[in-house]
Amino acid sequence: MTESTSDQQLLYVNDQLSDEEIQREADLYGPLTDSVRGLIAATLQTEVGESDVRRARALIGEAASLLRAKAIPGPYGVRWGASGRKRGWGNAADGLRNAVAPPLNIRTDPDGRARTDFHLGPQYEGPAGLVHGGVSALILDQVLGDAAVAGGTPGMTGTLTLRYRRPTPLGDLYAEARVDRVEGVKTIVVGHISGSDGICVEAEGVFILPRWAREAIAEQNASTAG
Ligand SMILES: CCCCCCCC/C=C\CCCCCCCC(=O)SCCNC(=O)CCNC(=O)[C@H](O)C(C)(C)COP(=O)(O)OP(=O)(O)OC[C@H]1O[C@@H](n2cnc3c(N)ncnc32)[C@H](O)[C@@H]1OP(=O)(O)O
Repeated sequence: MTESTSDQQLLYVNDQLSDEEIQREADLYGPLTDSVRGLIAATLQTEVGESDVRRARALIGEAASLLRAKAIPGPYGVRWGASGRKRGWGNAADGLRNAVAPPLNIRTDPDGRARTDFHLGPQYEGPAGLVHGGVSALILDQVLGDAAVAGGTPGMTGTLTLRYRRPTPLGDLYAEARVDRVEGVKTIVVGHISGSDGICVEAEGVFILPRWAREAIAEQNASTAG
């Protein structure tokens, strides 16, 4: 096992938090994240005078120092609580504590489907008034990945293929995905993003459970059987 693989593994943590504690954290940090999202859009759209921009900078600096006074040193990782509830709260596409995430609120079905109604504001712009193609890829990676998880065959993205069929407008959008087939350790998932005029981006993803995870699961199964 390489060092990077073991580092990766260390960031999957079962911290035994109860559902109540998790909910309390969600109620505290979710609104903080929303406030920062509002700040990102305001930073982009403001036209106030120079002194107000300077004052805002000072206030933001003060808020950042306040939050930094006690903080985890690196990435959030993926954590599980006592009941098995999973928190990928640092996730760039849908992390509850990540203000860069749109957010997505993905709903899943156990037959390997995922879907989300979401909104992309001005901070996700690429071409004028349109969604940045990399942002569409981010969203489809997550929605397709979640469909693979929902279907019971999770994995890391091995290959993600996109077809940008028509420009994706900023604003209210919809994305969905479904597991198309499972071939050995590979789960092939298809999906798309659509706007009011129909499908804008189509995607196919190959999701593969990394070797270290396959080995950990095989070990776990062997010890349960023995
Ligand atoms: C106990 C705890 C369990 C935790 C489980 C954690 C898993 C995640 C779960 C939940 C995620 C939730 C949702 C996420 C959404 C967002 C996803 C992302 O953004 S992921 C970041 C971007 N992706 C990467 O950074 C991958 C980097 N690449 C790798 O880590 C490896 O290359 C990996 C895992 C993709 C494959 O490595 P190998 O060592 O497992 O592969 P080999 O054993 O050589 O091959 C197995 C099969 O896969 C094919 N394969 C290998 N690489 C492929 C590739 N890149 N594309 C397509 N096929 C590939 C091979 O041809 C082989 O196929 P044949 O069985 O022979 O048919």
